[in-house]
Amino acid sequence: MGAGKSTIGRLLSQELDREFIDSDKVIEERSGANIPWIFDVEGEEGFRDRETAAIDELTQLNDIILATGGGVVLREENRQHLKNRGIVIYLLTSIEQQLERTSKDRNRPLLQTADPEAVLKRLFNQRDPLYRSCCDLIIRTDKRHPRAVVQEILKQIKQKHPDLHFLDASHF
Ligand SMILES: Nc1ncnc2c1ncn2[C@@H]1O[C@H](COP(=O)(O)OP(=O)(O)O)[C@@H](O)[C@H]1O
Ligand SMILES: O=C(O)C1=C[C@@H](OP(=O)(O)O)[C@@H](O)[C@H](O)C1
Ligand SMILES: [Mg+2]
Repeated sequence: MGAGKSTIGRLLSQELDREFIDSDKVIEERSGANIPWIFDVEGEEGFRDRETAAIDELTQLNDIILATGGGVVLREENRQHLKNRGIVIYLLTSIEQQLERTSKDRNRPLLQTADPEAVLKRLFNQRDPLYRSCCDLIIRTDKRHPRAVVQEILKQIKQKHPDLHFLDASHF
């Protein structure tokens, strides 16, 4: 949370002229409710079930940039779909930056607690190895402007996948 998935994903999609999809937005549209409501009424597991269904469907689309919610890696099924069907970019960010970036909005139920820093630390310890197990690239996003993060992603993907010709069309 606060790593910049939704922000960077949108910018990357513009750079590559691809459709951008944010799985959290799809979940909200499908359920007709916002994420805090889903967590409140259906619990985290209810949200995760909706997330797994959305990820299975969205990872079958071609030529899109997909931003997920931060907890997507918790389920093995999601990790497999992401890994097998796309290029996965792990945006790695310090807890300090996550806290700063998430402090303004109240849309993240897991952080609506007296000690969001402790929650972010716990989630990082649980999730960091899971992200590492399914990602192609790790990109640090602290103290970097979103546009600089996008350029770094493009540079590293190009190095790693020189066969991906759609990258040649972008301006970097
Ligand atoms: N590299 C960055 N530098 C500064 N602010 C950022 C950066 N990336 C994202 N932000 C800001 O942090 C907040 C959370 O970003 P968001 O894209 O919603 O993260 P995520 O989807 O990973 O939770 C937003 O207000 C966004 O503008
Ligand atoms: O980390 C998480 O478990 C979550 C992250 C959120 O998305 P962002 O990572 O885009 O904030 C959203 O999916 C939900 O609040 C749960
Ligand atoms: Mg997001």
